[in-house]
Amino acid sequence: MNLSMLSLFMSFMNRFNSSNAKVKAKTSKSSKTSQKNLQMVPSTMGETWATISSTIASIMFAWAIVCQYSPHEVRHLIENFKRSIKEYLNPYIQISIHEFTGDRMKRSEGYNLVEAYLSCNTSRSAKRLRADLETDGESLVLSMDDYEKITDEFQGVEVWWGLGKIAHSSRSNYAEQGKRYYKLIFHRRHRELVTKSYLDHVMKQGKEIKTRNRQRRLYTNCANSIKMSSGMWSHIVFDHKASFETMALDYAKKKEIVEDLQAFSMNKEFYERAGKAWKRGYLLYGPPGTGKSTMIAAMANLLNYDVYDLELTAVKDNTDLRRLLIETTSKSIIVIEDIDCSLDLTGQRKEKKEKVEKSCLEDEKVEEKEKEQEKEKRKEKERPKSHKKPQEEGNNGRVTLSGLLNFIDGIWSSCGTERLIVFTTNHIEKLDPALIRRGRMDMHIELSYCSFEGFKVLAKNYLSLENHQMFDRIESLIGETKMTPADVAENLMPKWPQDDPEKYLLNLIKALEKTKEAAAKKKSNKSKVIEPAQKEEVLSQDSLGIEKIE
Ligand SMILES: Nc1ncnc2c1ncn2[C@@H]1O[C@H](COP(=O)(O)OP(=O)(O)OP(=O)(O)O)[C@@H](O)[C@H]1O
Ligand SMILES: [Mg+2]
Repeated sequence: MNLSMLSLFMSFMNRFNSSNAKVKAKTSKSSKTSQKNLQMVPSTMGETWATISSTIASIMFAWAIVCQYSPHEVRHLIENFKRSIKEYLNPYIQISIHEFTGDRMKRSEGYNLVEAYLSCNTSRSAKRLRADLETDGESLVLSMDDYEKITDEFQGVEVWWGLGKIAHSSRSNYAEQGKRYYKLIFHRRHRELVTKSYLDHVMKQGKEIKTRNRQRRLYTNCANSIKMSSGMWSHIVFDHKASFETMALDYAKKKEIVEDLQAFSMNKEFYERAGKAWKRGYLLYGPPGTGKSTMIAAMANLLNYDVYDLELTAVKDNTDLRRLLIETTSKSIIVIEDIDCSLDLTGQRKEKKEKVEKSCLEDEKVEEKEKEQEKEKRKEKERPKSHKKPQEEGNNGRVTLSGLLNFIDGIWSSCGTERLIVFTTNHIEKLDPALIRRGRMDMHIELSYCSFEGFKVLAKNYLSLENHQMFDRIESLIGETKMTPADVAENLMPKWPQDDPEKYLLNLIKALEKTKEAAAKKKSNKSKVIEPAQKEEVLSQDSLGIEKIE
């Protein structure tokens, strides 16, 4: 190829020289000595051109010979020399970030992060944009189109980004053809800044943008759940609307929890400095319907985390538990609901609890126990046939308390970062103290019956009411009764949007009065049944109960 071009070039130059000679001959015939000086110019120019062209031709010829016949080492040296000349003449450095690297079928994470980063300023500066539907299927996200270029600025330095595509050619690897890559171009005097700080900045910002825009997931390890992904967890889109603003909870308590969560998510440096795994445990306890599950959803929404709902009864053994832990991602909440029903974690407290249960005839407790039994029955039905209750088989090949403790804060628990572990229970007294001690469950949150403050939140959520003359009556009643936020919410829930809110406030008042009456009746029945001596025993045992740590 080189040789044929060279011969063409040489023949062209020969023709050029001969025609030049002809012109010279012609002019010398027609004009005499007076024009001699004028003729000197074209002839000198022609000669110069001829010399240049023949030199170039000789170089090219020699080059072609060298390329073809010289040993590999020489060619390599020449290539290096060529490259250094090019580099010397071109002061710009280029970094490519490919969509797919190696034989991996998965998109490169670096490419994804650059894409997320650029999606932010693309719409401002790029002229050709590509619009893709977001993962939520509702909004369009803009990114730069193929072969488009944009300029970015970092600490006063300009850099250029381009999106390229590997062309379909015989030289490119077949598997790579059509794949995209981002190209970052910058002046070589900014090499340090770009490679050390700018790229870090791009990755960090990209991660933040991705986290902000991602669709969160609710994972479960339940054996009979619909399998939507490979691995030990299956997931669906997490789209719970709960938030701390809409939770019926006293303002001070709410504020404390929110601040604790926010401090946790922003305290990466502290955990690194203190040499602690970046995780925090929350124990949510209280009667059914007080908002434990709702609070988990509110936590996930506040911090933008995924939720891993761990069904302990479906976990084969401690090894599987560890595997599940390894497969969880950062920025997530690992939840074990009704932990007292999932494992035999009663420890030494079991005996004491039984004693208390025998003597204590408090109606509320009996009622709660009934609810609890119902719940356990329901769970038993839902439990996969192959998985018997752990306590039935002892610790043989099952999840054990020590396995669970290791899961929470053993050496393996540090394999991920920024994670919350949340346990919920209706019976805190049933749990082994080791499981809920500080350091494992850092914050114990009691969710209790609805207060007036809680009611006001619900009235605002359900009836858009901030104040009403009936509120006073509700305030006095709600202070004297034990009604869960779930029950209050049920009474306030409007059947039709155009309904009069008063109707529902009245509903609630009636329900509260009924609950109050029933409680009074039960109390008088109880005082008839329990002898004063027994009563004393019950009270003394109650006072032995769990301290409420908030
Ligand atoms: N504190 C609360 N604030 C707002 N809504 C609440 C609250 N507590 C309960 N609810 C309402 O009651 C329903 C049931 O609450 P939730 O499932 O969170 O209770 P829970 O404490 O998890 O009960 P369980 O112990 O039976 O699991 C929720 O759907 C929610 O609408
Ligand atoms: Mg719940």
